[in-house]
Amino acid sequence: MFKLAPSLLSADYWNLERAVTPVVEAGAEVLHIDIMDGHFVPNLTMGPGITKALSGKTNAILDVHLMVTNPENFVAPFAAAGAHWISYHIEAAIHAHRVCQQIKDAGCKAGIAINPGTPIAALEAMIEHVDFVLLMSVNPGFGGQSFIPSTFDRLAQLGDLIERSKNKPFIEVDGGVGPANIAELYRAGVSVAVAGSAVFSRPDPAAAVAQLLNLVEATHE
Ligand SMILES: O=C(CO)[C@H](O)[C@H](O)COP(=O)(O)O
Ligand SMILES: [Co+2]
Repeated sequence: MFKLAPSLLSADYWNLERAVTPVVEAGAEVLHIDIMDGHFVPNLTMGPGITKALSGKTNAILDVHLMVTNPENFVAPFAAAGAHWISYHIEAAIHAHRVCQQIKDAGCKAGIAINPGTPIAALEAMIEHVDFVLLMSVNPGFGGQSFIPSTFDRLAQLGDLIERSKNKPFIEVDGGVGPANIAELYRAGVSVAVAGSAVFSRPDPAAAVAQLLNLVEATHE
């Protein structure tokens, strides 16, 4: 089942409740929460307090994307804050297997994120262990960037890797997703699509969610 994950990165922080409620009511089942440390990526966002503020207030899955060095230091705080899914970068994890285990031990789904410039083969050792792969379709750090077209080749490579694996992680794609590419991404094997500016920078975010979900639904007709 396909899920849309609006990214809070582009939401109105002045009133998160007013930003989040309509998009969840419009059918977004996941809320994507981008955590940036100013070190792994050249930007700063939010700590566990925002995840905690959302926890228990919405039925949506809280999907924490850690763009931080030393991800092992941040699993416990975000799990305690109410995260359901936690992803960390293969480029940032010295002990990638240990971090995956920490996330699972904390009761969350574990995802491995990968930058556009990192070969898909870097995931080989972890594909048997993770619940999902977060395939970056922009260079992480900022919302509102353009989708990198070679993501489709990378999706095909990732599909092959998963095909050869006993474990079957689902694929989430993140960055530059919108009406122009969401249906094609779904057809290419994406189960969860993150959309920040294509939802929250639109005049009517709930209508944007409905439109994106309809485009995926239309692929079944
Ligand atoms: O991880 C991210 C950036 O590092 C964001 O999730 C992503 O960029 C979403 O924003 P947009 O849909 O506007 O590209
Ligand atoms: Co993200």
